[in-house]
Amino acid sequence: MSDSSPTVPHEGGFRPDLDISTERGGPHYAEFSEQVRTLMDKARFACPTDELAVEAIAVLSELNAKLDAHLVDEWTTPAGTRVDLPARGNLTLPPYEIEEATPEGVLATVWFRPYHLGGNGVTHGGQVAVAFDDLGGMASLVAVNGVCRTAYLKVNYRSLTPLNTRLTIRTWVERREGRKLFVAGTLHDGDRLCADIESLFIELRPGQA
Ligand SMILES: CCCCCCCC(=O)SCCNC(=O)CCNC(=O)[C@H](O)C(C)(C)COP(=O)(O)OP(=O)(O)OC[C@H]1O[C@@H](n2cnc3c(N)ncnc32)[C@H](O)[C@@H]1OP(=O)(O)O
Repeated sequence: MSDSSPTVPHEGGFRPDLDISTERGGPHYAEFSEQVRTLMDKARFACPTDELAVEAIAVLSELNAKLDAHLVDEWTTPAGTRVDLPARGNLTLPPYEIEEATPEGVLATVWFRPYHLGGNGVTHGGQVAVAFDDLGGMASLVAVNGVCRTAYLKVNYRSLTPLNTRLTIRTWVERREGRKLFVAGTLHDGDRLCADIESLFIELRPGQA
C-alpha cells in the first residue's frame, strides 16, 4: 500500500525474512478471497441492468469503505503470505497449488478462471505469463535461497490454454551464471503443451530493490 510504505522499515525490494502464515486474516479469509475471485468472474461476464449496477455500486462502495479501515502494508497483508491458499492468497495471480518446490524445480497445478479470459473462450496470454513469472521467480528463489527479479521472460504460446481446467506447470533453473539464473518452464493440459518459457532471473544483492 503506497501511502503506508514510507513508515515501514524496508531492507530493499523484498524482505529476506518475509513472514508466511496460515492464519493471517482469520478463519474466513479463504472464503473472503474466494468470494472476491467469484466477483471478478461475475464482473467479467455480467451485463447488469442499470438498476442492478446501481445496487452493486452501493454494496461495493459500502464494502470498500469498510475495508479502507483495515488496510495494512504488503509485508503483513494475508494476500501473498497465506501459503495455505491458492497462489499464496494473492488475488492478482492465477490460482495455483504447489505440488513440489525444491532446488531442482517447482511443480504446480494452475487453473485459469473465467476472469482470465483472453478471447474466444481461452486464457489471456498475459495471464499465462503472470503464472510463469511468479513460479519462475519461485524456482529461482528456492534454487538460490534468495529473492530474484525477472530480467526477461519470453513465452512461447504453443497451443490454446483452456479456462477452468487444472493444468500442470513446471519451472526450473536450467543454468546458473553467478547471479544470473536461466529459468525454463512448461505449461501442459494433460499431455498437450500449451506454453513454454525462456527467462532470466537475477538474484538480488542484499538490500537491492
Ligand atoms: C515466490 C515469489 C516470486 C515472485 C516473482 C515475481 C518476479 C517479478 O515479477 S519481478 C518484477 C519484474 N522485474 C523487474 O521489475 C526488474 C526490473 N529490473 C531490475 O530491477 C534490474 O534491471 C535487475 C535487478 C533485473 C538487474 O539489475 P542489476 O542487479 O543491477 O544487475 P545488472 O548488473 O544490470 O545485470 C546482471 C547481469 O544480468 C544481465 N542482464 C540484466 N538484465 C538483462 C536482460 N534484460 N537481458 C539479458 N541480460 C540481462 C547483465 O547483462 C549482467 O550480466 P553480466 O553479469 O554477465 O555482465
